[in-house]
Amino acid sequence: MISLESVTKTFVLRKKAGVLRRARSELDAVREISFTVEPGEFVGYLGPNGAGKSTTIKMLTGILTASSGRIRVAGLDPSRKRTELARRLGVVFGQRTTLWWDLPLRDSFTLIRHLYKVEQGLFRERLDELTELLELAPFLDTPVRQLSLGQRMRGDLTAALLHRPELLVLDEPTIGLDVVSKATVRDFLARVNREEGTTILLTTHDLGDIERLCRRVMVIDHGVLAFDGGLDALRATAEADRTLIVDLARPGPAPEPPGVRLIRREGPRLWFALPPNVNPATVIAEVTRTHEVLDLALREPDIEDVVTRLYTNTRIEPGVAR
Ligand SMILES: Nc1ncnc2c1ncn2[C@@H]1O[C@H](COP(=O)(O)OP(=O)(O)OP(=O)(O)O)[C@@H](O)[C@H]1O
Repeated sequence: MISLESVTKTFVLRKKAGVLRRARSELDAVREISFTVEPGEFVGYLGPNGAGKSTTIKMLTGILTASSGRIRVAGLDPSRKRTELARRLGVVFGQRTTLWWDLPLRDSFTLIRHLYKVEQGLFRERLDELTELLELAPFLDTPVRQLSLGQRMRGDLTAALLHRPELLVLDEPTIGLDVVSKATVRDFLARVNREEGTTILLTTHDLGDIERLCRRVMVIDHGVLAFDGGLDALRATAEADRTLIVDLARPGPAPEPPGVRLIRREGPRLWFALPPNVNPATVIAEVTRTHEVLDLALREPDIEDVVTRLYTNTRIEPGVAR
């Protein structure tokens, strides 16, 4: 569905360097990135501010042209076949709307129907379906400017999916949303991916989105792809510790299983840090052999810590300014 081969995007920067002179420099916002996304995948695209996420998305949707490398989306070269691609692609930017500010939501959808040349019957059917799933009925006749952020986002998602695209690209779709709206949007996206088989590429700073939705994560840092794999592999790569919580039957000397650290203690409750190379089963067997245990819990590393750790571990060739 998406294929990038060694894609680089270089921006030319001109800074004032005197009264008349301007110094010219170049910046690789994205450098030699390669990945493929198969039909039906739900992939998270993560990275700190300025990492190159938006630049990648703009190249995928044909807004920007790559400086070098090869991009194919749904078999098309996005910068050359932008109109053709638009019919097969839905895009949502959390920070700005594609809807018409002064028009009621319903009228925006009608305009979009004409834009994408969706047949009237199919349009009605699809709008009814999306209206029900996203509970849009109460504000279909409200001008977009009067909608709350959560309602507007549901409107934007509908607009992006009216023409049943095969691929949905989302740039921060849950930004600024309250907990309830976030849950609605996440449930909806999971459903669209699962039931309609829509391929989804999701850029977010909200790691809750990633944990809830994405089986695969790509991390970009300073324009370079720093990780591509599953969430578990991400945790292992960043070498974050798991936590084993043990409730002893009685307070007393703590067990000392090899390879782990006791990081906290509250009466009979103990917290151990387990490095990725330590097998929890071995630790648990050792603890229960030497002590009477009432309860045990194994906690996976917090994805937030994992990503922060990954960013700090991958300062490979920072900046890439020339
Ligand atoms: N049109 C442009 N001209 C010059 N430099 C640009 C342009 N667009 C982006 N950049 C630079 O390219 C780099 C990557 O920017 P990009 O917007 O892709 O990052 P991002 O990962 O989307 O960040 P954020 O999470 O803050 O949105 C940044 O250093 C940015 O300043």
